[in-house]
Amino acid sequence: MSQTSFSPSQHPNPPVRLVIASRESRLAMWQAEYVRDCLKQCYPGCDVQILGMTTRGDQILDRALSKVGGKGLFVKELETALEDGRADLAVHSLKDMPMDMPAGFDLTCVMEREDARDAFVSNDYASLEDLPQGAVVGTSSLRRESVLRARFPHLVIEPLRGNLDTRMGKLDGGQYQAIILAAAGLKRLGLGSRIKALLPYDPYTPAAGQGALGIETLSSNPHIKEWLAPLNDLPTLLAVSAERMVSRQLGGSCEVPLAAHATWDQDHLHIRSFVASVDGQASCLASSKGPVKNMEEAEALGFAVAQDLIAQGAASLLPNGLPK
Ligand SMILES: NCc1[nH]cc(CCC(=O)O)c1CC(=O)O
Repeated sequence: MSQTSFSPSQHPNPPVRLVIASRESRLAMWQAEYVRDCLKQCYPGCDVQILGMTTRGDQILDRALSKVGGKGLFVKELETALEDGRADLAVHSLKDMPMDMPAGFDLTCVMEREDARDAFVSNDYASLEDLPQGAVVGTSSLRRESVLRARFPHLVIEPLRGNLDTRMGKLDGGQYQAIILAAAGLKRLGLGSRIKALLPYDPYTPAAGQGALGIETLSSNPHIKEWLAPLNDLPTLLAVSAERMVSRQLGGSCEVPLAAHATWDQDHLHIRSFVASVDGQASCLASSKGPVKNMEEAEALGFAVAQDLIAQGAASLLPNGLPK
């Protein structure tokens, strides 16, 4: 992904100045700088600035994300900056963006995806299978917790919050024998060498949108869609659209273990998804594969997988039932 290069755009009316709103964590700043560099390649004459800001999600570190309001927690302040005209675009990890954008905002652009897998990180062990009885594994996600509890009942799963550097610090401090993180974040921050094992999509299916960058803009901004168009990656957009459709149909939130991941096999999109209980004892699993050429077909594939999960009784695993 960091390899991607863009040719200068031939846009008749290129941007003169663009401001990118970003969270201030090292990962968020890396992502904003990456988008800035891509925009500079497309529009060499444009002054591209980054406006760093702190969100509620960054401030609340003592409680599990599932308990404090989940998605949206990391995006609200950035949206206010767009509304106030202090910024033109906001860069997010797509995984952290709500399935339904708030009125007046669009998910305008999805960039080429990094490695979407979860990663096993440890200083003493090479893989999950090597961990002894009672070893403490840190993860902040109920999805990861559910798979771990189902497969490794002898391990102790403990919450792990904070930005990437904080989490790595807690591992190195000896609080955990191993931690599970998204590989994408580690690779972006140059921490790829700390990954001991990349977890396979089956059974460690990632969250919808994991590894992809999303760019949010105001629906009322007249030019921004065209200006950001070169940054869109269609194969990624179609894959994450299928994933996000599953999550949308099931009312996905941080409160329920929900996984959805789609990969390409030539012109066929293959999607795999599960909903489970946190203890891993109950789960519904569905997958589907079909030719996909456009958004409608991508969303139809995701919709079909969601219906399959619902037919299997997924609603009983959702704390609030199915969305209306
Ligand atoms: N939920 C937090 C979050 N949002 C995006 C990433 C990683 C990068 C990505 O998936 O794009 C992470 C950290 C993690 O899950 O370990």
